[in-house]
Amino acid sequence: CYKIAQISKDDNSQLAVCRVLLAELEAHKDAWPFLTPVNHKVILGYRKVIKRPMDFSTIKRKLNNNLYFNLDTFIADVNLVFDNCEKFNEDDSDIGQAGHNMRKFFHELLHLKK
Ligand SMILES: Cc1nnc(-c2cnn(C)c2N)n1CCCn1ccnc1
Repeated sequence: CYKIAQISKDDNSQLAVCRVLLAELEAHKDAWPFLTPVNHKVILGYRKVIKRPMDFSTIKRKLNNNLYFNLDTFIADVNLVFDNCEKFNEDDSDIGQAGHNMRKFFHELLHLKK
């Protein structure tokens, strides 16, 4: 796999790396539970249990509105998606398994690009 250039200090190239990482997450076969916000009006208990909901479409909007200070604040929101999933779903459920697979995939992406 290719190696993204060393993350340079300027925000633009860090933001470009975030866009590439998000595109790769969205393209993954197991991304389907995370593409849009969980509908807490339909999923009983979600709003009570999950204090900070997050999903890939919200991350994309925040990226486009320049709401990530650097790569680390972007990574924190991606990890929040998977932490919420683990909190609300059994490990052996379809969604729980998708969350574990996506977290592993993201971790490998980050290590490839360092
Ligand atoms: C993400 C995520 N975490 N829990 C759920 C969920 C949705 N319904 N139920 C019963 C859950 N535990 N989700 C969102 C999964 C989004 N989804 C569900 C069917 N197609 C997309």
